[in-house]
Amino acid sequence: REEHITCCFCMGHGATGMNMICLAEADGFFDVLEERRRSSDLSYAFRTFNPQPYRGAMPISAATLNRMVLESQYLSYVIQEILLESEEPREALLEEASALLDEMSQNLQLGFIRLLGFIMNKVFKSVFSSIHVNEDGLTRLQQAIQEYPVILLPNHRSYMDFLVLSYIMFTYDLSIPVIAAGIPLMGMKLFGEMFRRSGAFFIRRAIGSDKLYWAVLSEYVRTIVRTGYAPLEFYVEGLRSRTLKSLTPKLGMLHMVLEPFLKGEVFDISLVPISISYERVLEESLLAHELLGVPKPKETTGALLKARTVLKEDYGCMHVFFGNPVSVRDLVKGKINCRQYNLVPRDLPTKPSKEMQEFVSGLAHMIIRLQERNVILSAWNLMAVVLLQNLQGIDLDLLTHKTLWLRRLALRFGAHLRWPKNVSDSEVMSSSMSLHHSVVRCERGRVYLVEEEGPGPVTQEEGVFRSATAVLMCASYRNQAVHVFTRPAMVAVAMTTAANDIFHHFTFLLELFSNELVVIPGQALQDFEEGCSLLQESGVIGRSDEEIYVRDNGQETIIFLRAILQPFTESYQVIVVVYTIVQYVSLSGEVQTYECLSSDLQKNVLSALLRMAAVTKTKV
Ligand SMILES: CCCCCCCCCCCCCCCC(=O)SCCNC(=O)CCNC(=O)[C@H](O)C(C)(C)COP(=O)(O)OP(=O)(O)OC[C@H]1O[C@@H](n2cnc3c(N)ncnc32)[C@H](O)[C@@H]1OP(=O)(O)O
Ligand SMILES: O=C(CO)COP(=O)(O)O
Repeated sequence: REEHITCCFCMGHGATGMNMICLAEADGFFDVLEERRRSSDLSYAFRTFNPQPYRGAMPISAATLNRMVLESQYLSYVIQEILLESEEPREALLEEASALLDEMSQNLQLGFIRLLGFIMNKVFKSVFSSIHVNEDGLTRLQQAIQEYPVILLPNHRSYMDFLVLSYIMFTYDLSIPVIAAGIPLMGMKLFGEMFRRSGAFFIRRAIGSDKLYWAVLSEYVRTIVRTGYAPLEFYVEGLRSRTLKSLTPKLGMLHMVLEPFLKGEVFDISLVPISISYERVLEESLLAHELLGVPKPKETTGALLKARTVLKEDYGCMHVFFGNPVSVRDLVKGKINCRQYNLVPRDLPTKPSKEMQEFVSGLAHMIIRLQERNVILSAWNLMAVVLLQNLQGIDLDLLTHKTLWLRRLALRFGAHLRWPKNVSDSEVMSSSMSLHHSVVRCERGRVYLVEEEGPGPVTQEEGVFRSATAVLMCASYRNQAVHVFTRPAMVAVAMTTAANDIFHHFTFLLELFSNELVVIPGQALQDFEEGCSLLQESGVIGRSDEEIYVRDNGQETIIFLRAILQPFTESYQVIVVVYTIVQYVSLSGEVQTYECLSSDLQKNVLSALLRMAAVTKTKV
């Protein structure tokens, strides 16, 4: 079925409407590339760009912005403080601050956006079949940008994320954002400067206790927000998730962007969660290798040029969902006493109170939850769930049957799914498998994971490495969907292991997996209730004042949900055994999951054990 809809964004640029692939369960999207395929790259790059900026914004240049930071009362106050602690003369500190700012600051210029627009237009049309964007989200964003300073908060899965977002903003006449970028990108010959001139500002990775750096960075960020210079984009997860699962959020930038509101410098700030999902991720194999300990290739122009072969492949479609703008003013109401900020002059540094730290942490987690909630899943994500529960291979018919069963369950649990309507289910499956030929193959009606081939005989270690790569690649696509099942799955596991104290066991699982499956701190009861009601509404469990029980026809779902968490529980068990008694025990033959080889999971286990005081950390 093809639908003809009119889109307010395309109307402005010469298109009367567009054909949209109809999505079974996720309508309201349009394909950004559709119109682009009909016009020339050059005319796209030189199109009239006329964004409506934030009403209160002063039109200022990047150089003026830097000067405002250098001349700020805040910076002179911090420099004064440092002078009291160190021997350095004031001039030297000022010079250092100026050099930091030169290193950090963006220098957004429309000419460079056009140049990158030209290049990216070509790249996107070649690698993606479509880039779907939710139309109402874009309309809301357009309004939000005019009303208040806007902070764009996307999830981070690929280098494509920030390129696509600026591309969408340019295409639909929205103010180009300035973007917090990790400093390694700055070092890329030519591209580093191109990124800076396209809005990137560079932040160091480990800032530690460098007081001057923190002062320059935070004043720079606050000045952007306070002046409404441009929408500010940053990745609250801090880096690309190698597992495609959400990462525990970083709090530093969020603290900084909220301050202008807390200090009464702006009336409100809009936070816009953005959910980006890929049918196939460009870095899929690199990410799995990194999880297995292969170092990330350095961000250099040479490496980028070498990697251009990936551009020859098909990566299917991607979705960008602009969530509802969240008003900071509304969020803060009743939670934070802003008067504490009015008691000290605005220009003086304020140490965030415990109450504030908890608020920012809760907010960052809530943003992650909103990103997850609006992620658009594909058939492949569900197929990956089934494939990982059948590592020995599965008949195609059974895979289809189980995926369709899972599709019904996922929809009942509130997932957003892209499932083309005008093709048969078996065609959907087979086109997913051919898109993911690097992960899966079908031989004589049976579907298996693909292991990388390499020259020469395979040693036992190489064999494990290849199998683990295949599993981790497939697992990353399952991970894109795992948030849909997390809470009901934890209820299912808790019901099986602790029939008498289900809630207590549920909170234990929540605590244990709180890095693995990001959860909002202090919301255990709401999470439990959500898990139970999803199961209840789906007819899987029944509930009375005294008990929670599995209904007769609910067993299949409970077994499936337990299996979803199994790779995690099993991996955690294996890692605990390895850390504690590896010298005495041979694990061969006992390991059921390759996922325990993921460095991300191992890090999460250590964090959990530390948090739960099961281990202590000593520096030696
Ligand atoms: C048409 C087509 C166009 C195409 C056009 C293309 C455009 C192309 C543009 C390219 C664009 C690239 C974009 C790439 C995308 C990324 O590179 S993503 C990576 C970079 N971005 C981010 O990381 C943003 C989020 N990160 C954060 O918020 C982090 O907190 C920060 C600010 C980076 C700091 O990182 P961190 O040092 O790891 O910090 P964190 O753990 O938050 O805090 C460390 C400590 O400092 C303390 N601290 C926090 N704030 C402060 C403060 N203000 N003062 C003193 N101490 C503080 C904390 O309390 C904490 O203390 P402890 O709890 O450890 O005791
Ligand atoms: O986020 C980054 C660029 O997108 C840089 O960090 P990672 O390469 O570690 O993800």
